Amino acid sequence: MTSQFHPSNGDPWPAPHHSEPVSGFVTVPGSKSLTARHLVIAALSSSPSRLSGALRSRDTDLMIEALRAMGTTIEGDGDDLTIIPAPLHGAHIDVGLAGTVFRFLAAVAALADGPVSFDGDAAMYARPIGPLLDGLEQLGVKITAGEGPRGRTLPLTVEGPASGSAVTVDASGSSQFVSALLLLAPHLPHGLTITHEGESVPSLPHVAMTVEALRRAGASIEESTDGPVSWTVAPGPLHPGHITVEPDLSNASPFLAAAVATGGTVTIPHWPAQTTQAGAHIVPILERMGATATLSDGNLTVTGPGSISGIDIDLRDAGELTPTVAALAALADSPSRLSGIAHLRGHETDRLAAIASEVTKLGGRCVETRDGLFIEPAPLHGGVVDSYEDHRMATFGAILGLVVPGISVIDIACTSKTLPDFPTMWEAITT
Ligand SMILES: O=C(O)C1=C[C@@H](OP(=O)(O)O)[C@@H](O)[C@H](O)C1
Ligand SMILES: C=C(OP(=O)(O)O)C(=O)O
Repeated sequence: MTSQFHPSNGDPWPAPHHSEPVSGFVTVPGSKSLTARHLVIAALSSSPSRLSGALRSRDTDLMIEALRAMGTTIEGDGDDLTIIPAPLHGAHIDVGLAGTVFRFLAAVAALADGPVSFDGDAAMYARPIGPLLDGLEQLGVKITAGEGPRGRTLPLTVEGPASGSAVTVDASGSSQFVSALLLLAPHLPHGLTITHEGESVPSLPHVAMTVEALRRAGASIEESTDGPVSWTVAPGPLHPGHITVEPDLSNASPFLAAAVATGGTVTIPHWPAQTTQAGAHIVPILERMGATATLSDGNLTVTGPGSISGIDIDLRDAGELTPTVAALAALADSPSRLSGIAHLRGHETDRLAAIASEVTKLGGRCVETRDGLFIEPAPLHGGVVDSYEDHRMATFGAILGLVVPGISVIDIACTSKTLPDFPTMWEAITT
């Protein structure tokens, strides 16, 4: 799957400006996070399984290639995949800029019969993984790693086997450290108890998503919040069967924000009534910013207000939504405080610095706080928004460009990380 948009068509990309309210019906492809988990669970299962509605994008294709390189057969080149597990062997893995591939497979590599080496994009060298590597070492896994600005990093080699049944990890930098160990856990001879020690774990819905996906495949998992938070996973075979992936609700958020920014209406079909996706938090957030939302027969419809209200919100559980919420906050008529998101400094880019810098560049008022952003109303003007190779910074620029004339976005093609057709889909509702 490739984007319809190629940098040779013009970079920076002139963000569509829409002076009228947008109106659109947007079908969003499968969830990156669910696709990643179901692929890993299927590759480690005891029977073949099928994944329908899988996301095909740079991150998920890197996951597919990595699992294939370790011995898994994955058939199908669209969004319907058959996964035939086999014992894993040593391989070299390109993690790109995909946190899920980097963290999940660093843990899974401990099950391979041979060393697994990892490398990735230059920007990945700045993303944290040290606490997960410490945890794997507690299980006797051999690690060799480079040294980066946030501790141990790429290039990395992981060599199992893993032994032992308990690990303590500081997952305050990324929930993916816990998810990675959970995915490994059922395949260890005695299972695993994972205990978190440190400041609070961000993105907890993503941990719940891992637990739910494993339980659906037959894993037995107990969570304890009595004292330090921990998860105990029993050893045992997994049989995922046939899974259908929900649409990616975080990727839906810029389209819903388009309705809010312009006072228009956008409908997203197949919106799940219940989900572990943190992206679902966007609905109450947009309502607090003045939008109205209805869910009927799986169609989520959001209608924007005449003017956007600022918001004071802890986004620790749904940090992925920060660039979308920050773009709307920069267009709001009252101040906004986004907190609980210090860990975004270790995302695809330092998202707090990136947002503050780009809003300021466009004439807005946005400063970093210890754990987030403070944004005040100010008139914005046109300019070139840097995406910092970060798909969500690119969509942040697109949202602002809808209402502020003269905005263009550098490297809109980086949206291929999780939504290869973003430019085409955006142009469909805005032109
Ligand atoms: O497990 C996952 O699929 C994810 C977990 C979260 O990571 P952090 O806990 O590092 O924020 C989220 O931000 C990321 O986009 C996807
Ligand atoms: C943080 C994100 O990605 P990753 O899975 O690479 O951590 C994201 O998509 O917002």
